[in-house]
Amino acid sequence: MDSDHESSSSSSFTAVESRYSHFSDFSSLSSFRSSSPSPSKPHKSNQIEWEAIKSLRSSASSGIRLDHFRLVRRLGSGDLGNVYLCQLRDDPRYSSCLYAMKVVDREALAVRKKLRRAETEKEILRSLDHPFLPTLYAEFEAHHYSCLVMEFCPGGDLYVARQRQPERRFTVASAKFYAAETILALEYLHMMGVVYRDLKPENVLVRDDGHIMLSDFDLSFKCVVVPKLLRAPLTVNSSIKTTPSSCVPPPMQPVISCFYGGRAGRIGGAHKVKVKPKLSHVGTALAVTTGGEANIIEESQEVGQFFHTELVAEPITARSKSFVGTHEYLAPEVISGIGHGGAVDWWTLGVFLYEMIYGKTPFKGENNEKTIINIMKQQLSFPKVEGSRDMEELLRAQDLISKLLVKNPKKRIGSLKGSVEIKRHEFFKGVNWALIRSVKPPEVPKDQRSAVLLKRNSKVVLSKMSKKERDEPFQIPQYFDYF
Ligand SMILES: Nc1ncnc2c1ncn2[C@@H]1O[C@H](COP(=O)(O)OP(=O)(O)OP(=O)(O)O)[C@@H](O)[C@H]1O
Repeated sequence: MDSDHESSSSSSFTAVESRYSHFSDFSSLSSFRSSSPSPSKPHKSNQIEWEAIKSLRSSASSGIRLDHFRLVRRLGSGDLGNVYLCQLRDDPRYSSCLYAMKVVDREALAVRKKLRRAETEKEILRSLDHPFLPTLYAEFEAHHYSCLVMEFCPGGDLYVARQRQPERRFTVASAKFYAAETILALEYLHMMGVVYRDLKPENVLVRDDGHIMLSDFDLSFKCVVVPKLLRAPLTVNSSIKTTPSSCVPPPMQPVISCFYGGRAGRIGGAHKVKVKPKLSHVGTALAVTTGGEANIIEESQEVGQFFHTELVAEPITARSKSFVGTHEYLAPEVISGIGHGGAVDWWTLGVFLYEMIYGKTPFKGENNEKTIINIMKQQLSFPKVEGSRDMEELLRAQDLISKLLVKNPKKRIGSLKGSVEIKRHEFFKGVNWALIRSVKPPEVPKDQRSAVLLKRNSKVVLSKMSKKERDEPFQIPQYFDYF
């Protein structure tokens, strides 16, 4: 959607207004200060690809360079640059390691006034450490090119995967799986103060294990997230009232989030935590779940009165006025230009789920203009699906989609508490959010990795790479057929 890109190029990252002050205890949620990829990526610590990069980093005295890699073939290209499949050149121990390298021509982007977008994407990538988001292994400059080395996803994207399905749509169960993993990725981004803004099947890549990786952050915007404590009187177990200091399990077991590391406070033992209703106090007292919330049982000053307290870290009032996105996925508030925040991602989640289940987007018109009018004015409707075996599931999915595709962002599900509201919807009943990484995905790419390695029309048949090939000097510009 070029017009969007153009219209956003000069303003998209200047129009971001943050109405927040910064809470020191939560500054890590939005920290983009690092100028190089974080040396620790805990969820990748056992991975050979990460080990290979660490080994290279320790042996390369002048840092990681382009000539440490062999570019194999182009995986794809986008508005900002090209993405190449690559592998490390010299170390046979790591010859099986494949990476995706995004190469951005900084000079060309500067002319097109898109450098800022590339910078923002890089900053966001640096900060990520989540199973469903890309890991940035290394970054370096080569002449006027900026190179980002990331995880390689051999399974293609969900748009292509959908075309392979009967009637070009996923079963409701498959759509639920992909939506659930996508929600976890979005929730982490929101906690990090990133509004993604570009959810669509094309941007959801499939890893070699069949799990997803959300890619492409050049339309995202950053803001500061201010966590909020939401309290509601507790109406559960009467034993809580009689034994307030005993180990009472909270409604949901807190899980320490990947990005919180060792800083999280302990609440798993004595589950009754006294928290003064003061946000700055909360940062050191709570663990945050990967669900973007912490459930605490809190005792008020009046003895016997308990509250269920949720910590919500969602960019609720962050605002951008940029007109960015992909037409069929644009949220009404993006089109109207009134200013938008995290709720746009929940709108796009509704379109995404709809497309996966029905094989088309809900407001598509004959052309972009009609699509936009439909998004603003047309009521949501669902095509009839004859003889669906999973009708009950389908109805639950429809209910969730209807709540996501509410035109008024303030009334949209997720707009108040973020992902936690969506994860509690009936459609996701039974989903084990903490263990979804261990669930068998609907499709696992068939030995794609070796297929890639042996691909005949690749520049190099990697498995048969000769010593001469490995040693041949690297020439930069010829490889980068940019734009
Ligand atoms: N990690 C990866 N593994 C495999 N393929 C990838 C990976 N990252 C990107 N690609 C491929 O490269 C293409 C372009 O990548 P990407 O979307 O990040 O570039 P872009 O310039 O930001 O694009 P856009 O115009 O959508 O903003 C993608 O469509 C995808 O096919």
